[in-house]
Amino acid sequence: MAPAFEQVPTDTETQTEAPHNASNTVNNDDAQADHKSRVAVVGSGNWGSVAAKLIASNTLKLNSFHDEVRMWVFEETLQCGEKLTDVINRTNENAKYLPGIKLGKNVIADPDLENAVKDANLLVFVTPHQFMEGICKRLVGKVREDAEAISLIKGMEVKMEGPCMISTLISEQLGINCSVLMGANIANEIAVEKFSEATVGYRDKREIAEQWVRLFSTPYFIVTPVQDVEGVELCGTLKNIVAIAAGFVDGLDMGNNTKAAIMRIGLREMIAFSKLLFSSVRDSTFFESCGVADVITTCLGGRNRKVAEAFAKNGGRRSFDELEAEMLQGQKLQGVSTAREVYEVLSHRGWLELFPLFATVHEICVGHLAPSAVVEHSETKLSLF
Ligand SMILES: NC(=O)c1ccc[n+]([C@@H]2O[C@H](COP(=O)([O-])OP(=O)(O)OC[C@H]3O[C@@H](n4cnc5c(N)ncnc54)[C@H](O)[C@@H]3O)[C@@H](O)[C@H]2O)c1
Ligand SMILES: O=P(O)(O)OC[C@H](O)CO
Repeated sequence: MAPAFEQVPTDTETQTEAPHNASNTVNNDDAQADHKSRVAVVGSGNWGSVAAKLIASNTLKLNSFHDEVRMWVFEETLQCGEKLTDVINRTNENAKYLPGIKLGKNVIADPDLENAVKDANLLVFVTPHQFMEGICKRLVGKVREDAEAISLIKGMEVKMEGPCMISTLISEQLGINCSVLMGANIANEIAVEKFSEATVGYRDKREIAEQWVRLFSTPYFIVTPVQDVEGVELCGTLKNIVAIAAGFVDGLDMGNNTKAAIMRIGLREMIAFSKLLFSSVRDSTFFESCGVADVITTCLGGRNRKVAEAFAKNGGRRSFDELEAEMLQGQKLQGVSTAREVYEVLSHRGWLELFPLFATVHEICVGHLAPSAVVEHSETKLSLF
């Protein structure tokens, strides 16, 4: 019988390369150097730092990658007076965004964006989505022509022409192909090597997806490729709106059944919205880690949920910006801006009635409705889909 989904390659299937010191390898790194891939990570927040750690553990083991992983850091001065980049390079820890976790000595923090990417043919983008337009503008003409990109960013932009996924922004601005990696991935849990899964969405070349799978996979981080960039990326993006709704439910002590209902309705709106935007989106994508699994983890343990809970407990009297700054110390929420961006698309296309949960979350975030409206306005009208 044909499998319902693409088969998950096991760790041993995906990591078929000989390790550096295997007896059948030629010990001449310089001679092979030109054929090796160089990785740069653009971003160094909570997930960015964990992604760099995962990648760095693999570039040390796999022959086809240079050991060094260059990580662009948005420079800031810490309370101790030292630059964040200097602290990372001295201690091998990101003291602000991932304290207590060694990244690997082959992770080199670099505050110079152009310098960080100039030699890399594998570019990993992992910043909050609101900064990506500016970052892309700075990188036009500065990346290798043969570079491949992957976006770990959960978010979208809305332009005059309509919605623009972050992978599309990267592809169009930089003229390079861009895959995506999304999943049920609370960074702090992966940092301490708790078992997780993730999904790589790729466009057409399976070998590109396999390269990303090799770069990210570890025995505790299992990565599955699916040929559905838009579906995977929309899952990662839209689940943040559902997480905000789940936080409202928690803040109002509505209980587990209500939260499960919100997750179900949210997933249904995610599927319907994704398919209306891109008819190519596959149903099976929503059963991968990037889909239902991310909805669950984000509604149980994510930052969007946590700050939305505080917002509801305060009856909406303290703004998300204020709560985010106080509770996350520099880390950024994606759900509030994504709710606004999706609301713009819904209004513009006349779809507000079709997506009561998405629309209501935005209206609560901006203070037009009380947090309790999350259930009052979420009766699903999606029978068309
Ligand atoms: N943290 C997680 O558990 C997690 C898991 C999966 C996916 N993601 C996604 O990964 C992306 C990045 O999130 P994160 O958790 O790594 O970041 P974060 O929220 O922990 O950190 C914020 C980052 O933004 C940077 N920054 C602040 N101002 C900036 C500016 N003007 N220009 C550029 N950068 C600036 C900070 O230096 C910091 O690196 C997001 O889309 C998020 O949804 C996060
Ligand atoms: O902490 P959040 O809410 O940004 O969610 C983190 C990840 O996206 C969960 O997969």
